[in-house]
Amino acid sequence: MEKRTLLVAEGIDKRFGITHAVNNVSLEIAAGEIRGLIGENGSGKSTFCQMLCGIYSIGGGTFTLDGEQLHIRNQVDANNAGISIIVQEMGTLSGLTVAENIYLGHEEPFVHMGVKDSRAMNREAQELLDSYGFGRIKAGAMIDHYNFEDRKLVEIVKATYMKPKILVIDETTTALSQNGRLELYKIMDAVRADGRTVIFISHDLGEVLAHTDTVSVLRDGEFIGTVNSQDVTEDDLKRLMVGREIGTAYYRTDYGQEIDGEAVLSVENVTVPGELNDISFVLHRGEILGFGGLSECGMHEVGKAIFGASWDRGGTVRLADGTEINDIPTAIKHSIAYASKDRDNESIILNESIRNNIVLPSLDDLATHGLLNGWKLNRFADEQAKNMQTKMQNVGQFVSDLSGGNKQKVVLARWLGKGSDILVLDSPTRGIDVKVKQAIYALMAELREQGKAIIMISEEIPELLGMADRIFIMKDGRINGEFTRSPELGEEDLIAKMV
Ligand SMILES: Nc1ncnc2c1ncn2[C@@H]1O[C@H](COP(=O)(O)OP(=O)(O)OP(=O)(O)O)[C@@H](O)[C@H]1O
Repeated sequence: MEKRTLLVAEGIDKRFGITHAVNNVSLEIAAGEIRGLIGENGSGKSTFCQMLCGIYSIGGGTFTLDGEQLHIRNQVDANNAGISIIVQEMGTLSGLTVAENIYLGHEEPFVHMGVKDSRAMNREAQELLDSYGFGRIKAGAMIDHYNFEDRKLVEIVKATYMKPKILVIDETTTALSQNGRLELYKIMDAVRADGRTVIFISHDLGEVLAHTDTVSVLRDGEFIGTVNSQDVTEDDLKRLMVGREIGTAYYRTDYGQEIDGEAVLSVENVTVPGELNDISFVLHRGEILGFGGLSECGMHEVGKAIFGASWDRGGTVRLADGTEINDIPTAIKHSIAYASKDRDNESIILNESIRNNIVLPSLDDLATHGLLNGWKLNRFADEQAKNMQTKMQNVGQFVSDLSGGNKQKVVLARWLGKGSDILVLDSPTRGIDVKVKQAIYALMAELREQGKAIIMISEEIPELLGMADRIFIMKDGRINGEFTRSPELGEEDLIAKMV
């Protein structure tokens, strides 16, 4: 049976200064369809969806929903028209409770004669959270109390409880661990079964093919086409995104190499209350050490603990020369790099230029007799940003204006430029497109060959299997399994230690 058309986009267009972010895009989406939206970093996916959802004004063209032209001025208008979004970055507001975030802009049912009934709001929000299986999140608690993933779960509730006609999910899965992802896929399937529609943005092409009916491709802001998910392969999608064949090299292909470099870092009996429980391990020169696990397993805290960024940490983190790392300045001074999973809050200064973000940890090295030369800083930042293939106007552009994947490239450019000996990379390829992912993996392999030591914390099991020399799987704040790189090692081996 022919499906009913739900959304028609006609000539949708948006410019930011000289950047033509979305260029005359026309497409249609049916009711009861899960539509993937793919394209390289900066190809216009988020901008297109954010116009639909009232976050950006529409530069040109029209959206028609169920036969009626939309006139959306803001996100509340979009919600009222039946359109919700789970954004790529942090989509909840600090300083508010979980319940206040869920009902933001829709508080009327809880306001009586000008007074908000917080108890009723909390009660209903808790019922919602429980019904989604997220009961461990407390409606009355401040949102700041929760980590990035839990805040995403709150956002999922917020975006879906009103049963929108169109649910946009912008690069959300990389913020979630395996179990969170399964919950999200279930929600997507339920939306489709209900005759409603999902627009699903992801750089994980396997995931896109497995969970969508159709896929639309954008390239440099232009609409390239829509394909049926069952008729295409990942390679077909890559070709459509990039416009040409891209090489097949991806993860490391070497196996059986002994790690014989000396120890560069030892972590002894590290404990962080409620997060880590007596963690000990040694990191070697020329080693990629992977950490994996489910949400709340503690792996993200390991990265913070090594960088001296944990609150109330016990135990020791010691470099080969005996230096103890207990705070961030000491970590940076001794050539430790750290890219956090919570990019916008912990890894980047959004209201600063790309240049200032990249040079930050390298200022001492770039100064001549204590003086900084602007031209030299520009050149350094430009070189590092271009090495990471950052899509930008120039290094003076604010990081807040970059697409999600390009922000991540700036984070990596900063630490790779610093030439750190120990790199702690939490979710390094989060939001990064396939082409640049390939380049990052090649770079990690090269750094390893140069004798650098890398800790890679990742929710992506194939990435752990493909890149790490050793893998630690964490559970309940402890190391629950240790594996050595091997072609025989499979996803199920790691998962068995996670659950
Ligand atoms: N507020 C803004 N000001 C200036 N330029 C912007 C702004 N928002 C986005 N852009 C630019 O528009 C282009 C498209 O960005 P967009 O975020 O839509 O890409 P994307 O396809 O979602 O990328 P990613 O996969 O990295 O999330 C990029 O070149 C980006 O730098």
